[in-house]
Amino acid sequence: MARRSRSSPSTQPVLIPPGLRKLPPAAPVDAAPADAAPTNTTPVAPARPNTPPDRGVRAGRSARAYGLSHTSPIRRDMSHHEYILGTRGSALALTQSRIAAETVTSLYTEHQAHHGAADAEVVDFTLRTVKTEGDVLTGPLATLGGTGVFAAALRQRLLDGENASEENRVDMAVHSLKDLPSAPCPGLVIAATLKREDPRDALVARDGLTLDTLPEGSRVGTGSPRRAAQLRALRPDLEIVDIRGNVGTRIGRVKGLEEHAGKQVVLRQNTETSERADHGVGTERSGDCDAVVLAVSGLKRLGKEELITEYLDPTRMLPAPGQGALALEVRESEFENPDPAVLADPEVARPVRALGRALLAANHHETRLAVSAERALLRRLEAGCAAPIGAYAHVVEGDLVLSVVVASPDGTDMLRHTSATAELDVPGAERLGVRVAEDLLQMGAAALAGLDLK
Ligand SMILES: NCc1[nH]cc(CCC(=O)O)c1CC(=O)O
Repeated sequence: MARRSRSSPSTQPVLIPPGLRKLPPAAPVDAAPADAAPTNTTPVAPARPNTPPDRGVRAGRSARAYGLSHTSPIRRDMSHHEYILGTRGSALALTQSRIAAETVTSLYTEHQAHHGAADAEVVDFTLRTVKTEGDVLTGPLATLGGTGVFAAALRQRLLDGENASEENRVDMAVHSLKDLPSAPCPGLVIAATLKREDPRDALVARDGLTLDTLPEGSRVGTGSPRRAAQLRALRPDLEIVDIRGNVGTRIGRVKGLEEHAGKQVVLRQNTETSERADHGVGTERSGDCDAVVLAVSGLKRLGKEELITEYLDPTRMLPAPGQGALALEVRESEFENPDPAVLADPEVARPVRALGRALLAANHHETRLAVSAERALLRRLEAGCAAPIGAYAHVVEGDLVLSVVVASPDGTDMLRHTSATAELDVPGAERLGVRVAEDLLQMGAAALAGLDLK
């Protein structure tokens, strides 16, 4: 694991495959005094006025905040590597991209300090917004069907990136793992999975209400068949309202929380057509629900955790596979051996430049194991993020434990299954996911959930 002697920047070009642009030499060092160092945003794109301070970032500081760029005299053996991070434009996507950028920068700095690297590298990211199809499509989330609408355009830019012009180049993309199709994308690889944020779903209800105290017949908004089915199983009397839109829009559906929808509420009142183009489904109105269900992770990252009126434990509501985890995706040409099974080992994966080295240092192994099991399950069931399937894996006392629920869309029927493995590597985690999927298929999961298995 330890990378004691890394090639110095001057020898790196040897490792860079043809087609990969050689990086410029170390960027000019910011002359600002160390005590004026910002806690975030530089050189990551400036924070937007409505974006909250970063929370949940372990050591969420740029290398500059560590004083690395300011040490005087400047170390001549330190190289600075700047990459372009492609992101969607939603508040959640921007926040997640910023968190990921800062986490990679700081964890790589820590990693090198820990291993006493003499030839320290600083890896920094600049955000570049890419408009994606999922942001303009309308219609209920469940019928958008094919997973990956949000990721497709971003991935295309990443794939094009090697040959793209300077203005269009993208070197990395940050995805919510739960929105990412479970099949691998040829040419790309998830080089790091960041430490998982709280994986649970949350109830955001009016007047502090919980699942137990919501009055009979309450209207609860969600666009997710998985959440709808589990809600119906817990509270058959609830009226489930199909909603979509970004996190703010969805919070704004709760009576009393209309202002969280932000400017979109105004848009909706003034122009019927823009409303439909932006927010899809039918006759949606803000404040028309008693509660909505959202991921704790997204609410936390957006600084809206205090709106949560109840945390829904996985024993009651299993989250979506991958929920709470961020996937950092790059071209597979960043590694000499990009096989996902060996990405945990830098000596075997052999990153070709600083980006790959930094990502391997930022990877969180337990999270990688958990989401490998959850996504292998999903893949074996040939189900996407719109399927009524909840799954959660985590390491308990040296075992990776995977719990799954497969529901009928109306929530009247459920299959539950839990199994574990002691093999704490990616292939072992994937085998667990496949085994649990096959057990569930034996139990009749395909007919129950309306899965379309070949
Ligand atoms: N489908 C939208 C989406 N994709 C990822 C998250 C939450 C962030 C995460 O899973 O880490 C959300 C919002 C939500 O479901 O409430």
